[in-house]
Amino acid sequence: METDNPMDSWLGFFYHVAKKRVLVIGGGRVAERRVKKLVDSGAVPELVSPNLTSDLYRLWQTGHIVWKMRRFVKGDLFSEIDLVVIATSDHTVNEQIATQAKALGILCARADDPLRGDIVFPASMRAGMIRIEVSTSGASPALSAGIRDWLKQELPEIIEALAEWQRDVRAVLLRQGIAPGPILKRFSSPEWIRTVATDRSAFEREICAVEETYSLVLPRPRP
Ligand SMILES: C[C@@]1(CC(=O)O)C2=NC(=C\c3[nH]c(c(CCC(=O)O)c3CC(=O)O)Cc3[nH]c(c(CC(=O)O)c3CCC(=O)O)/C=C3\N/C(=C\2)[C@@H](CCC(=O)O)[C@]3(C)CC(=O)O)/[C@H]1CCC(=O)O
Ligand SMILES: NC(=O)c1ccc[n+]([C@@H]2O[C@H](COP(=O)([O-])OP(=O)(O)OC[C@H]3O[C@@H](n4cnc5c(N)ncnc54)[C@H](O)[C@@H]3O)[C@@H](O)[C@H]2O)c1
Repeated sequence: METDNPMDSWLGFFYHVAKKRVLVIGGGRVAERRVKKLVDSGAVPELVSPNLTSDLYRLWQTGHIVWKMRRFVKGDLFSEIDLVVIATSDHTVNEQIATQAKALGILCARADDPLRGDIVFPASMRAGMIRIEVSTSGASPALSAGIRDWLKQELPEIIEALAEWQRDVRAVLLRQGIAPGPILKRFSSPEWIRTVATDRSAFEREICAVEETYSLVLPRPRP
């Protein structure tokens, strides 16, 4: 189906960056945002740029990134690199790096022309084990960030404990050979999340009901 959404043919993923060799080219504001996300997820990116923002400089001083203080040279890109984040202010250089990355089969994120790259960076948030990534398909990065902030405010406090508790319950059920899906669904609907957000005792009652139905003993959520 033809639509006017350029990202209809894009699919969201989680990418294990901590295990990847990541090269960032450019040391300005856009590089800084991306590097912070990469570092937050455990990557130690290598960065090539004649200068750095003050936050990037601090990340270099504290050993979170490796910095080559110079302009990009062709030899910076080689096939062992998994992902290149192109964020220089020079469109010709960006174009050249993107072409080289493609020839080497390296995944590429392009700040100056995002949809000609392979990945884009969404607006991100974490609440314990919960990860939310928001995109407006490039329509408005500001709105993506606004939606992210709104979700952050709206999520009830109990949500992190609920996720951790479900992880523990799921492990117990799998160990006992019981399919976790139907049970975990009872504790996952929007109505249920709204209920436990304000009435914690409903949680205990529902756990007891499940324990009785399935003759089980389940863990309890943390207080
Ligand atoms: C969400 C966030 C994540 C992040 O970057 O980490 C993000 N941009 C953020 C901020 C931000 N972006 C821009 C400004 C300057 C505004 C100003 O000051 O005027 C600021 C604010 C600032 O710089 O502070 C401008 C801008 N952005 C893009 C272009 C090029 C273009 O559209 O072609 C231009 C220049 C043209 C323009 O101005 O529009 C493109 C993209 N930006 C995306 C993500 C991807 C789409 C996300 C989606 O699908 O919704 C996409 C498509 C691709 C990509 O970049 O991978 C982050 C939110 C902050 C946060 O998370 O807190
Ligand atoms: N995707 C986005 O969210 C977004 C937002 C704003 C701008 N942009 C685009 O991203 C580009 C970068 O934006 P910015 O605000 O970070 O710019 P900036 O000017 O703050 O930073 C550019 C950085 O690139 C470095 N650089 C320039 N030539 C280089 C080279 N040959 N090799 C290595 N490093 C080099 C500069 O020294 C500087 O550190 C902009 O030109 C624009 O096209 C994208």
